[in-house]
Amino acid sequence: MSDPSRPIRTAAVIPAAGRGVRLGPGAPKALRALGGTPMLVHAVRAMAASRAVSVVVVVAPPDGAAEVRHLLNEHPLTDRTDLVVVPGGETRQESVRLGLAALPDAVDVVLVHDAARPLVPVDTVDSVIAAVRGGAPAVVPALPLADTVKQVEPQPQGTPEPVVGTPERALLRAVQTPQGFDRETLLKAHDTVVEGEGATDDAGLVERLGTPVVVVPGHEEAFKVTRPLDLVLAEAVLARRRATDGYV
Ligand SMILES: Nc1ccn([C@@H]2O[C@H](COP(=O)(O)OP(=O)(O)OP(=O)(O)O)[C@@H](O)[C@H]2O)c(=O)n1
Ligand SMILES: C[C@](O)(CO)[C@H](O)COP(=O)(O)O
Repeated sequence: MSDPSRPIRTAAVIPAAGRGVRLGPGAPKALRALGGTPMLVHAVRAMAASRAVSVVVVVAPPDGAAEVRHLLNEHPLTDRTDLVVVPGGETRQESVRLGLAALPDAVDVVLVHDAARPLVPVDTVDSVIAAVRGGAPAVVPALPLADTVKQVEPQPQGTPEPVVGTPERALLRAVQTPQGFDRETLLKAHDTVVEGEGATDDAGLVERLGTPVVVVPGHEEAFKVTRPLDLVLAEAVLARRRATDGYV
């Protein structure tokens, strides 16, 4: 149990209720092993590695909250971090909303971090928190793109897609997590923007309120494990960390 006199101000919500369809058949993605340890455990540790984070809310698969609680009990955090587990929903947006409902009252800064980004470095987490604490209501870590991006007119599978535009690459950023928010801003965004309006991240909901969102530098190792090749890369990064940094 953590120290009850310690102020609770920054929390991380980790949506982990996805199935991982693009990764292929198997357990829910967050529960699949990375270096012998569930991906979710790495993601929880990555948030708890920040000294600012005092609460982590894990959003488990809808019927898997008890299993996830048990799993996380087997991988305890330090005393400075409280852990809450709640069941998730059918979509990422719904899962995040359910996680936000479990936040303690004293929290004023909220990070939302994909369980599918297990290797985000603590410096990235801390820089997002610092930008929110510095006054930005919504902060996203992001990287410039390596590929050129085309906008297309979608067609049925197998039919070539006509290109309708090429956005200027230098103006684009690939957005990662943790995304950081002033609590009230994020709650308002989730209360206001209805599912299905096309937002694929939490900052996208905030943008729809007309509230400014700013970008801070992301990190290559904060990539999302989405497809099988991502898991190969994640295993390699983890093996290197274990060999050189004493990482567990
Ligand atoms: N109903 C959902 C769907 C997704 N997520 C979480 O949102 C994060 C980003 O989603 P993504 O990488 O797309 O995960 P999946 O939805 O599991 O992947 P897929 O689309 O391949 O099934 C993941 O940590 C995932 O567990 C969630 O909590 N609840
Ligand atoms: C939130 C996110 O990771 C930012 O890049 C991304 O939008 C999640 O998308 P997904 O399709 O739910 O993986």
